This record gives sequence, C-alpha cells and structure tokens, in this order.
Amino acid sequence: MDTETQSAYQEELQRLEQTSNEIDKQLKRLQATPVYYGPDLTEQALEVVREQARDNLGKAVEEPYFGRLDFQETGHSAVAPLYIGKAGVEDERTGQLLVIDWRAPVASLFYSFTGGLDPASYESPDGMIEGLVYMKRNLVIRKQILQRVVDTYNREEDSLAVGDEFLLYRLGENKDNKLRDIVSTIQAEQDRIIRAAKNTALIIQGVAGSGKTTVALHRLAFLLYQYREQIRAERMVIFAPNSMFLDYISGVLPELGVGNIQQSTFTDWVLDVLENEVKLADPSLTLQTWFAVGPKRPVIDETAPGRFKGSITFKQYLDDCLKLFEESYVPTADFLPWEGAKLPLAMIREWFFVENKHYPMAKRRERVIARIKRWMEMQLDKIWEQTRKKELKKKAAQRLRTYLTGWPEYTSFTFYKMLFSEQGRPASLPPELLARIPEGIQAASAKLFKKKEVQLEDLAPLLYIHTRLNGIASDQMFDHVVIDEAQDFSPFQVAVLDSYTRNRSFTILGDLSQGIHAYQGILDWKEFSSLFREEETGYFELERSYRSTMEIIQFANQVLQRGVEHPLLAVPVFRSGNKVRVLQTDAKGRLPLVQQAIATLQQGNVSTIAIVARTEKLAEELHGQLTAAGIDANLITAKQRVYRGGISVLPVYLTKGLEFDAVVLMDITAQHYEATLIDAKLLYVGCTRALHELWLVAAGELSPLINTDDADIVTTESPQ
Ligand SMILES: Nc1ncnc2c1ncn2[C@@H]1O[C@H](COP(=O)(O)OP(=O)(O)OP(=O)(O)O)[C@@H](O)[C@H]1O
Repeated sequence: MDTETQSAYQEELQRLEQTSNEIDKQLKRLQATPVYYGPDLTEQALEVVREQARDNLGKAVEEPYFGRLDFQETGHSAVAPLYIGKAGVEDERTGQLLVIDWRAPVASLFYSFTGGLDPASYESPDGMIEGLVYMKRNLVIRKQILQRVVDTYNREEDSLAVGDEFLLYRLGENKDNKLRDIVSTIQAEQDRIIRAAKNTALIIQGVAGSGKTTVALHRLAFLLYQYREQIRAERMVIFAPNSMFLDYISGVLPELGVGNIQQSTFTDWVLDVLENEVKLADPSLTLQTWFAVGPKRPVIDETAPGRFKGSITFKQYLDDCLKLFEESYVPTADFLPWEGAKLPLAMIREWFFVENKHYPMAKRRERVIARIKRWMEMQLDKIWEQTRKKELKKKAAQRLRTYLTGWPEYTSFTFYKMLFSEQGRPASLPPELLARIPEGIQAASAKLFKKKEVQLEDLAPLLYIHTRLNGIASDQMFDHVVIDEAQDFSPFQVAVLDSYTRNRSFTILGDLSQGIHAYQGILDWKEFSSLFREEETGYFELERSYRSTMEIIQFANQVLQRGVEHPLLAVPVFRSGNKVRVLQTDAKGRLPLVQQAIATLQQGNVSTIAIVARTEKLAEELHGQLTAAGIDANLITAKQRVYRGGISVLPVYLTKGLEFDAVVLMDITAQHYEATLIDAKLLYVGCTRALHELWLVAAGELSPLINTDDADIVTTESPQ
C-alpha cells in the first residue's frame, strides 16, 4: 500500500468508527424501546416509523455506506464529503446527515458523474444544484470491517475519467443462486432509467446482461422513496416469466429495504383475478411444440394462436362482439309475476340502458334484477290478505327464475367460449363474426375449452372480457407495473394491464434479440409504444453488457450476426477471461466429455454451472445419465418454482433471465441449431447466460451459427 492509499485508508477507518458508533447507539436505544401493540392510532403510526428505523439501522450497522463523493456546491467554500449508503442515517445530536440514502437527489451525482473538470449538477426539490466534484471513492465494508478503498476519480490527478476498476472487481466475483443489488456500482445509463419520472410508460430495450432486471428492481425502490406520499408497495407489481425466475430475483428488494411489492407471473395473476374459473393447459406441451427440432417446428406467422389472440386486432374483434351483444342483452318480454300484474319490458329496458348505463354489463344486470325484486315487493305490499300474499310471493319468485333463463348470466369464460363455436350463440352474434377467427384456432380452442382449459394467449382476452363485464375495483388498480422479459408479452397483454394501471406508470423491459417466444411475443417495440400517447412514453436503450467476459460477448454477438439481419449487438465492459471453448466429439464421446467438463470447471472455482440441452427431452436424458454417473445435478423443467444453484441441467429456452458462472451448451450441431433467426436467438440466449466460462459441446457437424475463429477448439474421439 503506498502512503497516499494508506492515509486514505486511515481516514476512512476513523470515519467508519464514528459512524458505526452513532448507528450502534441509535439502534440500541430503539431496540430497548418496547414494541407498541396497543390501540392508539398515533402510537401505532410511530411504531411503524420505529420499526422501519430498526430495520434500516440493523442493515446499516453492518455496511453503513459504499461510496463517497466530495462535492463543493457553487457559492459554498467548503468541499463536503457525502457518504452514500442503502439507508440514510442522521446524527441525532447535530441533525447532520452521516449517510445519504442512495435514492436521495444529491446521491444521483455519485452515479451520473462520469469525470472531467466541468461542473456537475443534480435536480433537487428546490431546482438544479451545480458544483464541482473533487473525488469519487468506492468503499467495501463487510460486517463493520473496512475491506477496500478504491478511488475511481480524483480532480487532482492526471486521469480525469471515472475508472471501471471497482466495477470490474464486482463483476469478477462469483455468483450464488440469487440476483444481487448493485447500489454501489449503478452506471450512469442505468441511473437515468431508475430515476425516470413515475407517470410514463418506460420501454427499455437492453442487450443480454445489461442489467434490465436489476435496474427494474432498483427503480421500484426509488419510486417508493421518491413518491412515498402517492404510492404504496402493495400496489406495485413485477411480472416475471416464471416462478423460478421470481425466486431467483427474490433477494434484491429485501436487500434494498423494500418489502410487500407484489411479484407474480402474468398467468398466476390473471387466474387469481378470474378466481381460478379456468385452468391453464400444460405449458410444457406448448414449449415442446414451438421448440421442436427441424421440420417438426410450426411456422410462426400472424395466424399462430399466440400472435393472433395477442393482437390488438383480436381485441377489436372482442370489442365488436361485446358491443353487439350488449345492445340486445335484455329480456325480450314483459315480466308477469302473477295474473294481473305486469312490469313492462320498456321499463326494464329503461333501467338497463338508461339508468344504469354507466355500470359494466354484469353489474347492470345485477342491479336491474335487484330493481325488479324491489318492484315485486312493492306490488306485494298492496295486497292485504296474508295467505294470498304468501302464495303470490312464491309464484313471483318462480316466474322470475323462469324469466331470467332468457337473460342468462355470463362469466368471462362462458362468454369467451361462446365466441369460438356456432353452438349456443345468441342471435346478436351473427355467424359471420366467427369467420374472423382462423378455422384452426376455432377448432383447437373449442376443443380445449370443453375441458375448461385455456392457453396463455387466452388469458389477456379473458381478463379483458372480465373487465368489461364487471369493471375494475379501485383496490385492484396498480400504482406501478414492471414487465420483465416484455418481448414475450403480447400487445393485448399490455393493453389489458394498462386498464389496471394508474397514470400509465409502467417499466417495460426486454431484448428483441432474445425474443425466442416470437409465436406469442412482439417483433418490434412499436407494437407496445403505439398503445400509449407519445408524450406518455419514454424509450431507453442499454447496450453495455455487464454479465459476461469480453470473449463470451464477442462470441455470442457473432452467433446473432449469423442468424439475425439487423442484430442489436452488446458492448462488453472490458473484463477479459478465458477463450470460449468448443469441444467436438462423436455420439459416444458426448457423456464422458460433459463429465470431464464439469470436473474441470469445478476445479476452477465456479459455484454455479448450467448444462444446457437443446430440448426438454434431451435435458431429461442427460440429467438421468449424469445422475447415474454419480453427479449431483438439478433438472430444471417448465414447472420449477425454486432455483437451487449448483449444477443445473435445463433446456436452452428455460435459461432466459438466469445466469451461471459457467455454461456448457450441449448439442451445438447443425441438426440442432440451424442458420435461422429463431435458432440464432436461442443460441444467443444460451451463450449470454455465462459470466466467466462458456463451453460448447458438439457431437456431430458443428452448427453454421458458430464462428470458431476466436475460440479454443478441442476435438476428442471416443475410444473404438
Ligand atoms: N451496474 C452494475 N454493477 C454491477 N453488476 C451489474 C451492473 N449492472 C448489471 N450487473 C450485473 O450483470 C448481470 C446481469 O444483470 P441482469 O440479469 O439484471 O441483466 P438483464 O439485462 O436482465 O439480462 P438478460 O436480459 O440477459 O436476462 C447481473 O449479475 C448483475 O448483477
């Protein structure tokens, strides 16, 4: 350690001691205060504040801060050192801020400042504040012990750009089985997204590993801090592609001190709103169909069920049906509860079409029926003779039941089902309408609906009908919605979510290059942005990739270039590692080669390894063989809910969103990965899951998507 570094270290040690003492003192006092369980509302509110403070200080006591920025505000003579941490801490005696919350306006300087001598500025509640940055320092503190002090900018030195050394140190670390927070190394382009204003539909196109998921989670924490008076955590939601992915990201929000944000898949959420009236057909069958190898794979076009039912055209079709249906959704005759009494049809129509016009359809029916019942009561009140009254009451109830069979109640499913077949359709829905649905889709849907089962692409239409029949209660509305892996969402899904979201407050993230579910997702972000007005939409691109080494990113980019016409290529951060390894063998040599690869990788200090097969069936087979050979590996299937880490065996399409220290991609042959758009995307997804090591195994002719120029090629022949 040189003298300068040593004195910086000493200075920070001293500061750490002071801050830790203050936090300790405050925490002990709070812990000694008895928890209030009584009925007094003011005391209850104070207890909530104390609980939050206990939580924050409990975290801060271990790692009070991670960064320091020396800033001189214009017009002030002093240069103030600002310490940035996950939670703000105040000196109780002086009121001085010892640690600034990373989400506070002034902390944005720590992230947005990229170097140079020019003044820097940040937006405070009182307007723009300008000043000079003298130093930016990263600090690693673990369990109150100062482990590292790294200056990434110093105004007095020759190099005036903010250095990447600390970022590289963080990126070089191995990962366990959970995604982590990045508060200490958020990059300027990510910070802009995290701090973007609440009431916009933000669309973010980010290459693989650019931190989209991580940024979205940090954005939620920021929004809760910045707009704490307007939004509540329970009313924010993050939609992720599957339950295992939710488990994988589940650690980040608690780390950021944020709880109670809803985390769900679109499927689970819709099924819940529909009170599980329908069941989802086994999704692995759909995946097997669309990810089949070679000619068995269906063609993806606008008549693919997912594309068709996910389109705004289909939503329009539902609108047309709902409109026609609603126009004649009333009984067709007067109601005669008993001889001599008559409620004229014109009156019922008036109640339905005029008086209750503002209610959704099912609610209108409900209200009109309640009105009919009230009218009946009034008629009965005019009858004095009790036996006769009782008799008529019974008769009227019976006649009402019969009368209502001509005015049936619909749920979203019964209504939707009716749109796919000739049978049981009311006259208001002419058969010509049905012709707007391709015949193949009609037949397959009608067959499936008989079992009360639906596909993923039916969920948005079902929910939409539900909203039109029943409306949306205000406690069902979201304050903010995050959609991760949004390239796999359909425009219809986003449109229906929009009706559940206040003020268009969306963060929509994805990567078109990873659009492997093109049979249901989008091909262009315009499909979403066209749903919102221009002034309500924000668009960002992230092109730097933080996950993988340069060698891996360059290799993956070449894969993409061989299959995609205008690929969105990732720019790696300068983190160099081993070359990508391509292992060629014959059919017999495949298993021994994987076993050997696992053994070698494990010696090399990696903690998570993915063995990635082309299909679910191949993954199952390989998992069986590895288990028989005594290797402890987890098979990941579409139904998996927990990600365990260690060695995982899984089909390539299930790797999306995840990351592993090392990835061994199996079956990289011409048979399994053709030079097509979809195979290039699949292979790209597989390659970009690797942080440090990427190995590819081909038992046969190598896929045309692979460029071996910069890779290590090892050919092994199995013994005859
Ligand atoms: N600023 C950063 N500092 C440190 N690590 C970062 C930063 N940004 C991203 N990372 C790391 O990069 C990896 C990729 O992040 P994340 O999974 O959020 O990216 P993504 O864009 O959602 O990826 P993909 O689309 O490939 O699934 C994670 O390990 C994350 O911790």
